[in-house]
Order: sequence, then C-alpha cells, then structure tokens
Amino acid sequence: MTILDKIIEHKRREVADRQSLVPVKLLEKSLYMQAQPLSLRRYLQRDDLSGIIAEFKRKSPSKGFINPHAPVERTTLGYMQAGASALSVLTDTEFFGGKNEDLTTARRYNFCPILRKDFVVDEYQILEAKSIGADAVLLIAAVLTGEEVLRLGRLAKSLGLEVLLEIHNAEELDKTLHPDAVSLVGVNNRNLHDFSVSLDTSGELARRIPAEFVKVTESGLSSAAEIEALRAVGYQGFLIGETFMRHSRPEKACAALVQQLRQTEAITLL
Ligand SMILES: O=C(O)c1ccccc1NCC(=O)[C@H](O)[C@H](O)COP(=O)(O)O
Repeated sequence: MTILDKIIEHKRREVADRQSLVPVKLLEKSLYMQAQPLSLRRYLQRDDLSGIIAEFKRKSPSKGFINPHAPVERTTLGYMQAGASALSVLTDTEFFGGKNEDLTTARRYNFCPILRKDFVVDEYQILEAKSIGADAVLLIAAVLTGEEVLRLGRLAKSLGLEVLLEIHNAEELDKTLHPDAVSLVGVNNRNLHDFSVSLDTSGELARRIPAEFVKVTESGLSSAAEIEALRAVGYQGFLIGETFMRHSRPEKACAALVQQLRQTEAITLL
C-alpha cells in the first residue's frame, strides 16, 4: 500500500465521520455567508505579482514535522506582504498537521486567493471548502477517474470555486483534463510513491498542457533560478511549501525569494 493509498483510505473514513456530524443540508446553509471568491487563475496571470503560491504546511509524509508551531496569522499575512500571489493551506490533519480552522484563519487575515490543499474524494469536501472560505480546490488525478474529476469539478465551478488539477504524467493529464471543470493544471514534481523530486517533470509536461489552462508547478522548488527556468517554459504559478516552512520565520524566507526574483527577472514585481 502506497502513502497515497493510505491517505485516501483515511480520507474516506474522515469524510464519512464529518458528514455524520455536519450533514450536507446544514453545510449548504452556511454557504450563502461566503464572500465572492477571488480568482487564483487571474492572480497568477498578473505580471506585477511573483506567481508564488505560498503554502502553509506543518508536516508532511516525506519530511515528518517541518514547522509544527508556526502561527497561521503571522505566516500567511507575512507571505502576502512578502509578495506571494496566493496562499495554499493544507487542511488535512492526520498526515499534514493542518485543519479547516487554519484556512478560516488565513481567510480572515488575507485578501488573496486561497487554495484548499486536501485530498478530495467526495462532493462533501467541495461544499466544505466553500464553507471555510476557499477560492480554489485541488483535484488529484492520481486518485480520481476522469468522470470523478468532471463531477467534482462541475460542483466546484457551480459554487464559484476554481479547480487546480494535479498531475504527475501525461496519462493522468489525458485521462482527467476536462475544460468544463478545470481552470488550472498543476504538475507535481514529487513522485508520491517514493517521494523523489524532479523539476524535469514540470519541464517535460509543460508543452502537453493546452494554453487555455494556467500552468502551476508544484513541489521541490527552492530558488529564483528554478522559477525563472519554469516561467520560461510557460508556468505562471509556483507552489512552494517546505522551502519556506522549514525556516523559523517562513514569511521571511518567502520575502528573500521574492527579492531574488526582483533582482533576477526583467519584470517589475510590486
Ligand atoms: O509533501 C509531501 O510529502 C506529500 C506526500 C504525499 C502527498 C502529498 C504531499 N505533498 C503535498 C504537496 O503537494 C506539497 O505540499 C506542495 O506541492 C508543496 O511542496 P513543497 O514545496 O515541496 O513542500
């Protein structure tokens, strides 16, 4: 059994438990209170912003504890002030040490698109994402069929949420890329079976992603040179977690990287 199988098995149980505590009908009633979502797609297309999606991540299956006590408020607000374009908040508790409240807190403190980073297997989680103030959700092609991506993606879209479809290879892309349901495609450089990381994955898959989708490169990014190289092949979003979170002040690491980008790239970042 791979780590991804374990995560998904646990997630199905967790979603069932949650539904028995807060039934769909009750969750749906809370949705009307949410503000108009912000478009991750549009924020990543802005050339006055860095394109960085800064992730709040306490621990991970590949690294164990990274920064278990980082405060959500200071870190996420600091990410935004540093020049990140958007936030990613891991809400999975068992494997990543996150929780829904981390996202609601980030929402309260920030005016920027927020990606709910979790392992979606059920419609319930899409409603939940909306109810906690997310603007976008992740759908992982490795654990969903094409039909499931379409169904979950259409529900997300009907609620005003954008879908970032995560792929690791061309087969996953071909199987799940539904223009009706997906607005952004994320290439994960981390092999979720053995945790090895190769930015070549993003390099190789870039040309296979149709131009209408905003391209995001995910995992293992740590330098301005890497961002520059991937921007040159068409990426507009750069999802970065561990490189920032392993510092005692993650927001300062984000600021340092944005500063490097300002110096190395021929664009004027705000
Ligand atoms: O990060 C992991 O170890 C991991 C293991 C299994 C499934 C997913 C995992 N990570 C989720 C992510 O997609 C990353 O948090 C995200 O891309 C940021 O990556 P990084 O910058 O390398 O922290």
